[in-house]
Amino acid sequence: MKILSGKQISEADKYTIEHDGITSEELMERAGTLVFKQIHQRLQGAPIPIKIFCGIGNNGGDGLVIGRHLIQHGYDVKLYTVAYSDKRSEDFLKNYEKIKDITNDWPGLIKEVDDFPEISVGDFVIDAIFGVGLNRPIESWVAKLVTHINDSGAFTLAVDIPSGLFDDQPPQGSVIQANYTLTFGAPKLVFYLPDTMDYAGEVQVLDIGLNKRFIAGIDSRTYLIGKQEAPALYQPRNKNSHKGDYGNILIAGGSYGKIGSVLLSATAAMHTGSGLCTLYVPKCGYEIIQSSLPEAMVLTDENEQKLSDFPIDFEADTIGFGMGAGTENESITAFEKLLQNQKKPILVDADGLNMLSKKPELLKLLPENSVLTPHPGELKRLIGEWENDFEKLEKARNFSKKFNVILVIKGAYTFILQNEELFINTSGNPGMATAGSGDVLSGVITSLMGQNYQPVAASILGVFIHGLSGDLVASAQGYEGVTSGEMARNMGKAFQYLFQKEIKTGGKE
Ligand SMILES: NC(=O)C1=CN([C@@H]2O[C@H](COP(=O)(O)OP(=O)(O)OC[C@H]3O[C@@H](n4cnc5c(N)ncnc54)[C@H](OP(=O)(O)O)[C@@H]3O)[C@@H](O)[C@H]2O)[C@H](O)CC1
Ligand SMILES: [K+]
Repeated sequence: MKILSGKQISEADKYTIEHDGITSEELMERAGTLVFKQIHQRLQGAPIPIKIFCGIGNNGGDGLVIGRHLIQHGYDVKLYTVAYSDKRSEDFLKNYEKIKDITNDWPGLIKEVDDFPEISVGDFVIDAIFGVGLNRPIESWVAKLVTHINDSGAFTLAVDIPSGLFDDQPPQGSVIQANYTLTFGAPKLVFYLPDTMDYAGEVQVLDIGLNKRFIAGIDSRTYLIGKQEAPALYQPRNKNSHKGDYGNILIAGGSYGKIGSVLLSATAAMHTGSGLCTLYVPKCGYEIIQSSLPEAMVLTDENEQKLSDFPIDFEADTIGFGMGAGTENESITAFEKLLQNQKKPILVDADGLNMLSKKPELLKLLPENSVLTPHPGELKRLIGEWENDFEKLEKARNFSKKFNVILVIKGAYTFILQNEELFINTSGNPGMATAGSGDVLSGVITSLMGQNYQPVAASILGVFIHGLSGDLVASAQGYEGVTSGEMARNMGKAFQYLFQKEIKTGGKE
């Protein structure tokens, strides 16, 4: 699903009105009615006091439409106009009249702090103060209303976007803390960035019938990857095939006390369908791996405890490097030897990334289209500090372009970035924040690269399947029970789920 900016959606809005014979008023009625239906489905007529805060633009207009339907269905509704300007949008005014036609309890007028209504924790608040038309910091009394709403602890539903949140830049003051956001037409980037995702709470995109052809034509290079998109990346296996068709990969890394990391990667790779998997580890890893993963072959380094060399004559379809490797100088030399003799894309993770940060001159030796899988700390060491998520994306994009690599930036939503393209993964859950989860992901992506998936497709599908396996394990054992070993062993099941129903994670929803 494409992620669009408020501006792009407004263009789609305009195009739809001009070309599909629908008025803006009808579009607002459609938007508001869809939100009403979502609320009505959940509330089922419950006598909960509903407070709707409407701005004076079309976001406010949506709030009036929602309020009208709720009133007509017998709900206990109190509407408020948050008059942060004397302007009123046309569609706001039209819907204001419609409210007056159905109730004598006209919307309360809020122009300053003294007008704020009491809000109790049992209320249901609907935030229709600002939508994507927010274009400057909100003034202080309105910011105080936002805080007043947040401090009430009332369940809050944001219409289109939490008020105070810009869709294309970091917040500049108070923002509504929504439990739920019902957004129109397309998801917005800020719903998935670490600094701002929590303002949106759970997000649902409502299709209000914006012209699909126009949207398809919008030059947006940011996509949400979910159950609709991931299956298309899967390469079915044909009957007439043999293990050679599914890649001969090399996983290189590990050091004394951290052999488990490469073992997890290799286990995940075997459960992701690799034909052959060889590990290159320090001598101390030999027995451990041979007894734990008989399916894999093992080559050992001269050194007992860490990598000090690299088997450049080993013919691998692709190499995953770095998990548990440490960053000793001998190991960096080994990495340099790998880089000097490798032309095909590789995957670099964990200490491999830290080696690149320690010795940046290695960056230019990275084969084109290699995949780097940093968590935020490793990313910082690679690209430097950032003020906010937008600057982080900018720097990461420049890094990806400069070294022609794919960045898999791990997080609550993992971002896969290649030049201007950004894919945001939506599978997974907080139970996956556990030791070895990154090693497993590296094994999955390396395996898919070895199976002839293009590196960016291997990264997108790998991240999605990795999250799916985490969801499977969490649905069986709760968030706390998720271990990376379990995830590795459930990769095959995750592939099966790729084409099946949703998984409800067993965590605290
Ligand atoms: N296609 C769709 O998705 C549809 C979206 N709808 C809803 O429309 C809003 C966007 O409505 P819009 O009227 O453009 O803007 P807002 O309602 O978000 O804001 C109202 C106006 O407020 C002014 N403004 C902006 N920032 C501030 C501020 N900090 N302080 C005071 N005033 C501010 C601005 O007007 P100016 O002329 O003053 O610049 C805004 O226009 C969208 O989010 C959806 O909810 C349609 O209802 C259905 C289709
Ligand atoms: K809003």
